[in-house]
Amino acid sequence: MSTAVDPGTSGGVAGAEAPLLSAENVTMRFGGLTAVSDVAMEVFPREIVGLIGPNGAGKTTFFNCLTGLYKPTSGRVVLDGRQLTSSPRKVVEAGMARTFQNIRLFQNMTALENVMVGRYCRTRTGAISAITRAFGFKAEEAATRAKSQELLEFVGLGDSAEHLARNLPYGDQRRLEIARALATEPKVLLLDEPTAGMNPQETRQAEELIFKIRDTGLAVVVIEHDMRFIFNLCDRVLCLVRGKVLVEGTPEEVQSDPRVIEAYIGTSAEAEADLAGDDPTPQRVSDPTPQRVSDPTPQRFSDRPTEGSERDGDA
Ligand SMILES: Nc1ncnc2c1ncn2[C@@H]1O[C@H](COP(=O)(O)OP(=O)(O)OP(=O)(O)O)[C@@H](O)[C@H]1O
Repeated sequence: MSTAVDPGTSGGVAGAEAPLLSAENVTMRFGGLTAVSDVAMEVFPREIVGLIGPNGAGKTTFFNCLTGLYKPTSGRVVLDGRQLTSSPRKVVEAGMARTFQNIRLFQNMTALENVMVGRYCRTRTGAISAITRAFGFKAEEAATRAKSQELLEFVGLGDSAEHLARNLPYGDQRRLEIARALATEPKVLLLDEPTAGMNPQETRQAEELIFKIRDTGLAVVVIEHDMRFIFNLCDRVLCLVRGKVLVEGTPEEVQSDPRVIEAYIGTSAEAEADLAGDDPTPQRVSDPTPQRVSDPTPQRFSDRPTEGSERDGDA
């Protein structure tokens, strides 16, 4: 698969080059509710960044701010040196694509057609000309079709091109969404709960696919509740709690940070103080500052204790 950026073969290294994507002090309020509060995030080329946090932490709202679905109350988003406006179309043109928590395919179109729709933002003729079959459409349509088929093969759906989206197994529908997002030639791909509802085998395949996407040169940001998945996959993880970045660090650092554990599984007085604290400054867990350790034993928390509130968090 050819992409908008040069291929690489390994994960990105934060700090070694300029960030591809920066969110600067992004805040999003809905009336009296602050869903995202002063969140900063940098994503570097060929980096996979995870965004975790309990239900209602503000993850999807933050994605919506990044992708122009929401205009942040304050703060800004910069992609490849350009400040983004709150226009999903312009954000896609600038090089950021996403998938949603709930599958949003054109269910009565074939897999190939779904991917072709994604391509139209990069073609001269565009979707309207495709529908009206205007002059110049044919040659470009053949190229769009070929590229879309290539993308289907890339995600492992080469044999399903002519299947209606609605007839594809669940895991394949998720991969089709990723193929459609890739068709827009993004530099950064945002995935909102890509393994939600998947069985273990599909989850493993999703993990392999994301590594493969990264290896083509893209940066990837993933929201996920499956901790095993996120800690295997990511170079860096941010944990959001009540709209704020509670902890940021490597998977190992975040995984063993007592504040993260408490945010997920506990309601200790210490965690409450941290979360409601007077000093909301995000602290990198790699900081040498001594930290309280209420339970020094590194823990995995691959289960999803807060799961259960099936809700559409998408805009
Ligand atoms: N359009 C909206 N209007 C009002 N409140 C909203 C809106 N969208 C989200 N919220 C609120 O903002 C908070 C953050 O929600 P969000 O969906 O971003 O959390 P999340 O971390 O993605 O949760 P989940 O893991 O359950 O998807 C919640 O309290 C939610 O009810």
